[in-house]
Amino acid sequence: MIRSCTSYNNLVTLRGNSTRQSPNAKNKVLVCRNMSMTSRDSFNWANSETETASKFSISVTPNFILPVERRPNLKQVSKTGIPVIDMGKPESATLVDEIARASEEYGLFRITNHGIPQQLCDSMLSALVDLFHLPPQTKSLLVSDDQTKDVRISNHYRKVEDDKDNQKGKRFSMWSEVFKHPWHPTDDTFALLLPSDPPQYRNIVLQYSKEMGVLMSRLLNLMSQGLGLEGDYLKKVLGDKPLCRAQGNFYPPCSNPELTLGLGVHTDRDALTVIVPTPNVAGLQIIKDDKWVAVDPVPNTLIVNLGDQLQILSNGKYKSVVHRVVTNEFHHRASLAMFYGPDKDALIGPIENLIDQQHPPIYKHYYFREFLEEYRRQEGKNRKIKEAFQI
Ligand SMILES: O=C(O)CCC(=O)C(=O)O
Ligand SMILES: [Fe+2]
Repeated sequence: MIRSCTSYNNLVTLRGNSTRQSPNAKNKVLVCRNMSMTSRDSFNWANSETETASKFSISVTPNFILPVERRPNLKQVSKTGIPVIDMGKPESATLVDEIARASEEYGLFRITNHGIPQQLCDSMLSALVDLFHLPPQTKSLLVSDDQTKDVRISNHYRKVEDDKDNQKGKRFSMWSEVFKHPWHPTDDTFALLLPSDPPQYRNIVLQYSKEMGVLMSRLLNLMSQGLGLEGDYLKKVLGDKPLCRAQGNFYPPCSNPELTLGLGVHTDRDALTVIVPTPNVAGLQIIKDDKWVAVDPVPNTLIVNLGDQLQILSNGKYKSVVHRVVTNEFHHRASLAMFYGPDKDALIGPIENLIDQQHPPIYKHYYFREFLEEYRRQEGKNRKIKEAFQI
């Protein structure tokens, strides 16, 4: 069960790094209710009349407070320019080079003129936000921490991994809720699994998925060429039945972003991720040259993020970027990440043409379902899955 916070006595007020019992617990109830879920009592952002810092006050509940060594240290985040690539220009060596360079150096880039109508991106994001604002009774039907369910709202968490202060195994939650579901670029049957509320969600995600399929094929083609391979190489290796998952993320305003994370430090498990985020609200950060760098929002762009499978297939040439999402004191942020992963039966490993004496294979070959098993084994940890397949 996802940790419930219906016991309001658990509320604490945070001042810097210290905690004390709230003198005004009643006013904090909304915060507590909003940030806790059980299968019957889901988050309820809709009840918050305004999203101001005062409304969300200076309270978070104890299990959202990260252990000191996991806090984001926001003063140490730089703003070096993440690449913005114009996909509107005709297919050319320059475009292939730009994408290859960004994939090698950053593992993440933004794209403009990507072909998905801006209005559709906006509608997609607003349908997602509507879903997170559904009345609690409706939303609670979707809440579940059952990992085998394909469609569900849940709350990511991590466990304390060391023995310090007898805390080993204790869970701490991310300051967000996530809505996961399958998607597919051509087979519409996944829509039958989706909730009928909000009413427009199914339709919009169907349209968005078709456009996303085209965009991802194009990106994979350009990335293949960037590795010196035939354009259709990567898509073929990933297989005929790619694992297509979507994850909608909702990060409410948080009174103390120094103590929380919207999503913990991770790399994406699949091959390719394309994200549409709320414009004008920062949150996503990546590691570049061992330093955290903010991926500041640029209107009308999508974010392309390379996942573990592309790092492994390219034998480490392309990077699966390490990233996290920090919270914002004043504004909510939402994002929809569309993941494209291999067929479960696809054989993944460094591509033969990329291996020579100077570039020996770094990873073993495996069936993608074995990678998924390892992913599940590392649930709650700061996952190191690629490492398990390293030679
Ligand atoms: O919210 C974002 O910008 C990133 C989301 C993300 O990293 C994910 O869903 O895996
Ligand atoms: Fe991610």
